Amino acid sequence: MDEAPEQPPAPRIVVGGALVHQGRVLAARRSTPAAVAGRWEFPGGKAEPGETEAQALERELLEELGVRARALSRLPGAWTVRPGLELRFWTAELLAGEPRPLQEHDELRWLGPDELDAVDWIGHDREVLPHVAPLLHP
Ligand SMILES: Nc1nc2c([nH]c(=O)n2[C@H]2C[C@H](O)[C@@H](COP(=O)(O)OP(=O)(O)OP(=O)(O)O)O2)c(=O)[nH]1
Repeated sequence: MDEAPEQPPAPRIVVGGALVHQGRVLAARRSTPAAVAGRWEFPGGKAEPGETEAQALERELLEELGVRARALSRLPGAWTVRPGLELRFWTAELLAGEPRPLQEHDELRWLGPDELDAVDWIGHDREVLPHVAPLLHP
């Protein structure tokens, strides 16, 4: 029997959510871990085995921010956070609740189209901003 060619293991996926509401997008400042503390990101986290990316994002937004949200569509691009961990971004809409920094974050800001440069984004997140800006309005 032929041996199957070695396949690299599928990476674990981290989903960051561009939560858009009333023309603005939510940015969250991380409080942990030290490597990214103080920098801004799109809230989200790692997908658990068996979860879709959309399910993972909706669960993480509930855990981290206390809101119900719906994942809408994936944005272009993918980034390797570290070997075996791939970061992707989705857009999401707010269904219910007011976001609060319950875990991992110590500050939240809603940013309009002219404010996207106002915070110190994690580098990967900065690269997806050109796809987020057209979703916002003054
Ligand atoms: N959630 C999130 N993580 C990001 C973004 N950009 C970025 O480089 N990362 C990095 C930071 C972390 O090293 C990794 C995601 O880990 P995480 O701590 O959010 O995942 P998680 O909530 O599932 O937490 P855990 O399993 O570590 O407890 O990806 C982003 O926009 N959102």
